[in-house]
Amino acid sequence: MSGSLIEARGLTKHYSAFSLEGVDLTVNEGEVVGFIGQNGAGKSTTIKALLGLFPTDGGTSSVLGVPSDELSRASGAAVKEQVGVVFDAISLPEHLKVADVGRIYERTYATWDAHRFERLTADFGLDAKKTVKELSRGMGMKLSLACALAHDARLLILDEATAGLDPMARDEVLDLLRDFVAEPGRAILMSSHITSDLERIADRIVCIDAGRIVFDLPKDVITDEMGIARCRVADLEKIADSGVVPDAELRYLRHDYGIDVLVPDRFAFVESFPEIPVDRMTIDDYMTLTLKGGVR
Ligand SMILES: Nc1ncnc2c1ncn2[C@@H]1O[C@H](COP(=O)(O)OP(=O)(O)OP(=O)(O)O)[C@@H](O)[C@H]1O
Repeated sequence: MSGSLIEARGLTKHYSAFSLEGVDLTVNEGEVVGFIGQNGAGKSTTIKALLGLFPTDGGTSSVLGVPSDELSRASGAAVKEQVGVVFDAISLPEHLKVADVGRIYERTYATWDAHRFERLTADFGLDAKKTVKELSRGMGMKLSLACALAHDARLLILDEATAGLDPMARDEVLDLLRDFVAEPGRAILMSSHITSDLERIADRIVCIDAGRIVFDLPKDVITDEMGIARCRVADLEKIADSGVVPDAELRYLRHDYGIDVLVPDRFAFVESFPEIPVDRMTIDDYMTLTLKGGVR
């Protein structure tokens, strides 16, 4: 197997009112890939397709070198052991106690580490005697994460896994994820609307919109190189005429108070236009400018 733990090419799935339209997605060893997009853009559908949870209508995909459609068969069991999956809703029977969950997974996974599970649940402040039904949404997410991290997986696939967590718990989880991916041969694919988390942990950001990948960029290119120029209306023409921002890349958003312009290289921009304020680009800004911005 090459250095990629997830590989999708031209992944297509048609529902009556939505289609995944030829999704390409790669997650390499050592990488944390943040998967972003608006509600209904196709993030969960892509993740479920990768995991072989339904038949697709075109394209190919594999997880740890095994075709996705084999993952749901008996032959895919050994690979599934190496994948920790967390969806945004807990998928455990409500009557189970936290401690019972550990005992059940001990029988399910050959690589289950009972001590690690106990330590994780204790660190997360989960009461071993509580039932799944008694857990808050955030506690349920913590339990799912503890399960995903306790069976020596090589790959974590997290779909909105930090959505219900408070800022301190998210800090704790990001630390665990950093430790996880620091071990050789591992990677994480995580969808999230909390892009500030991705700014802290992701190596690459992939954005999907209406079932199509619209960008796939190293995070540092967005947050360290790009900028957002806060312009007056007249500045836009000045910037366009200067050629400092190539025409094809000149995206902007009009506001009542002025125009935000996407700047691919904010350091070069400041040299040419020292009078125009430029802020660092955030992932949210870049997504908004890409999806909603005008092009000259
Ligand atoms: N089983 C299904 N049958 C029909 N349509 C579906 C099915 N599952 C998902 N969809 C549709 O596919 C589209 C994409 O949904 P998906 O859950 O992948 O979006 P998402 O990007 O994960 O959104 P969110 O950020 O809200 O979780 C939506 O329009 C949804 O209604």
